[in-house]
Amino acid sequence: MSTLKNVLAKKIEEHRKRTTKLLVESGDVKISDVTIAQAIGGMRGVKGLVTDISYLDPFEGIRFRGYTIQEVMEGLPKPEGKDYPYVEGFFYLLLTGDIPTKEQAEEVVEDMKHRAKVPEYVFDILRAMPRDSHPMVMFSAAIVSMQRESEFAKAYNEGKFNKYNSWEYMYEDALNLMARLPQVGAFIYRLKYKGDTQIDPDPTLDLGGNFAHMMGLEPPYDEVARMYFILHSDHESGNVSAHTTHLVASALSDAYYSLSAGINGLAGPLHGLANQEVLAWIQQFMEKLGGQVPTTEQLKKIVWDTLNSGHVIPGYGHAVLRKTDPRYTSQREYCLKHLPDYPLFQLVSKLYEVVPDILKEQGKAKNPWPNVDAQSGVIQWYYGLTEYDFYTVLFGIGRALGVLANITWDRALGYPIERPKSVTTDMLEEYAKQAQEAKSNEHRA
Ligand SMILES: CC(=O)SCCNC(=O)CCNC(=O)[C@H](O)C(C)(C)COP(=O)(O)OP(=O)(O)OC[C@H]1O[C@@H](n2cnc3c(N)ncnc32)[C@H](O)[C@@H]1OP(=O)(O)O
Ligand SMILES: O=C([O-])CC(=O)C(=O)O
Repeated sequence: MSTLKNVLAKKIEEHRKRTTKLLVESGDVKISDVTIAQAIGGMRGVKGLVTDISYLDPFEGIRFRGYTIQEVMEGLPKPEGKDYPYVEGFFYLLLTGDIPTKEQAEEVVEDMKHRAKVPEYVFDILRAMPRDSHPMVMFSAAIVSMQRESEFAKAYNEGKFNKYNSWEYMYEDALNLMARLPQVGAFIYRLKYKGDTQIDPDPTLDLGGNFAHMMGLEPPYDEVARMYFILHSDHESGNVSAHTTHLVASALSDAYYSLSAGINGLAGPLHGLANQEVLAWIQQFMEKLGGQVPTTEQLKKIVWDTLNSGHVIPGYGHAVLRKTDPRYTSQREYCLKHLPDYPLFQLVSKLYEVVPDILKEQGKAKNPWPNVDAQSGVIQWYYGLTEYDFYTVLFGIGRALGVLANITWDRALGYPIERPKSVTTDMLEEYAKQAQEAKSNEHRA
């Protein structure tokens, strides 16, 4: 057994006791109430999910296994001479909660190399699809097409499944999938935009380095890949991609079905696709201005025009965050260090100066500050990845780290099928009436 699997097995054994104790001794303790506004309004703020992989504080932002972004970037082992950590070591952290040693991280690097071979039929399927299919359609289709490789489904069909061992099959699927996604992504990129001139993987490289290599992007893009995948990995459990993956997995669907479903959710413009939308929006108004960088006054007008035409400002606002997203700040710091004078970065910075005040003045968005998507496209563009409809695939590779770690733990802790209760509008009206009557009686008494 690998060190990672061994450590994980011990952690699971210990954690199961905590979950059982909570259920047995404190199962009826209330952690949330649900209002009519929450039931209609996308369950915002309802505490109804459990995960230990990451936690999102509205003001501080994300912590992965208790570590801030800075602590992760500084504390995890890195390839020789590189500034950003091994993605594989970060996956070790997400799965176990422990910062791996360099040896432990490199063991995962080697393990994943042995799992990285993408079946040939995946390439045939992708080549058979219309070339103008969105890259996220191709990515999701490629993932679900590999379902026949699932160790979990195989074990289930052979009657080997039980609540104690099922995480091990999920773990195998999670590692196999994670190892293959970079090549699937790079293949889609080169199929769509580089005339299907494919670049073979380099078995000497780590996941981030190999992805850059297969994309045909020179260093330091390998560093960008490591940074990007880590930053986009997880954002607790309630976001659309994580929640969808968890929900589908709760029916005992395997990792391939579950991740493909989560990726479909990530493809929505209010979620992961917003990073594509940011670049599309910027390109659109730059074209209208004949390529001239807008002045602050022009930019204010563009933002207001966008709002007045009923559109959202992509890359701004958030369902949970109430401050600038630290993933935005982290990428901004990268830009300040590596591309401070780049015109597109300066434009994105100018948007940061202009948009929050306008959103505050408009008074609708609960969070006027930028999220991760406002900043990520600039860096990609700078390194030559200008095909912005591909950006959400990058996000998807990163997001897989978090959601695959989550569903491995879902199986380990035996979480049941997810099935919240719905009510009808008639029932809501009845609840509202009863509440009104109770209030009037209270007033009279
Ligand atoms: C990786 C990620 O998924 S990060 C999010 C990526 N998405 C985007 O950047 C798209 C732009 N942002 C948004 O649409 C929203 O802020 C979301 C989807 C992220 C969050 O949605 P919610 O939690 O419903 O936001 P909130 O409660 O603040 O919405 C209240 C109102 O403000 C509006 N609003 C919120 N953000 C924005 C924005 N960036 N621009 C304009 N209006 C906005 C909402 O559309 C809503 O309007 P309505 O009352 O007319 O329906
Ligand atoms: O948390 C959310 O709702 C959206 C988000 O930023 C993410 O999933 O990364």
